[in-house]
Amino acid sequence: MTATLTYRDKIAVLDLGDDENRFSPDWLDTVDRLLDEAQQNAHALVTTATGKFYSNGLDLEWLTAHGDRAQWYVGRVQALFSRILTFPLPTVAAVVGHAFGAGAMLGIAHDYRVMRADRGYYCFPEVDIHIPFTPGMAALIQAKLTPQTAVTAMTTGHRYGGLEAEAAGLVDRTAGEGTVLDAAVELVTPLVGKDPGTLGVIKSTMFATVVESLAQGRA
Ligand SMILES: C/C=C/C(=O)SCCNC(=O)CCNC(=O)[C@H](O)C(C)(C)COP(=O)(O)OP(=O)(O)OC[C@H]1O[C@@H](n2cnc3c(N)ncnc32)[C@H](O)[C@@H]1OP(=O)(O)O
Repeated sequence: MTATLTYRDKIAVLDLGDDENRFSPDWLDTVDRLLDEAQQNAHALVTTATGKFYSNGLDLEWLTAHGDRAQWYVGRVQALFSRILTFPLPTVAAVVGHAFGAGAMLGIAHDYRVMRADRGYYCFPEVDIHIPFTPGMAALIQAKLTPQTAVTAMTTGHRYGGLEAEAAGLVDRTAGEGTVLDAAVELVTPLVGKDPGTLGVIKSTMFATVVESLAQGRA
């Protein structure tokens, strides 16, 4: 299953898929199209997934086979981060399972995160897999975490379980198995109804330097 979009009343629920939900070019196209739809029709956005992965991040298999398109690919991924970071609706990531690398960055780009308490890791493994953060990725993560949490999360590859992620401020809330999406919907419901134009400008202003950094190096 690739990404799908459903609605809970006025809240768009974007399901990233039921596999590892890696960012293949086709997956990125689908997600972009569904975000267009959500932006058009909904008053808030929740992203989630089915199964034990929120997302394992970059499609390293595709990237290895298409090394000549690496700059283009990273540009597409960073455009998605920018889009979510400044999305003109309230956004919550319902992190139902593992969020690694670019999957963890996608979660961080949302306004809020709810994570499953007892299973799954929130992790930036880049230091251990020898893929340094681009300046835009580093700026994104550092814009949302405290400086000391950013140091630990970005330089140690530590795997945070839900409760530890909540204590460190990587996520805002935790919830039990099967209730993460409900908790994310509950979190975003009171935020429904803000003017999208105003909200989009506020987020674009708040994160202008991150957006600028994420735009650098795009093919
Ligand atoms: C700039 C670059 C950006 C990029 O995006 S680069 C790409 C980044 N992505 C990656 O590197 C992918 C990394 N992903 C993986 O290595 C694996 O895909 C996972 C580790 C995420 C999942 O592997 P699995 O073997 O399917 O793991 P499990 O069965 O879900 O869990 C493994 C063990 O861990 C325990 N566990 C899970 N969550 C927790 C938790 N929160 N607290 C304590 N334990 C936990 C489980 O129970 C289990 O243990 P038990 O093997 O004994 O059953």
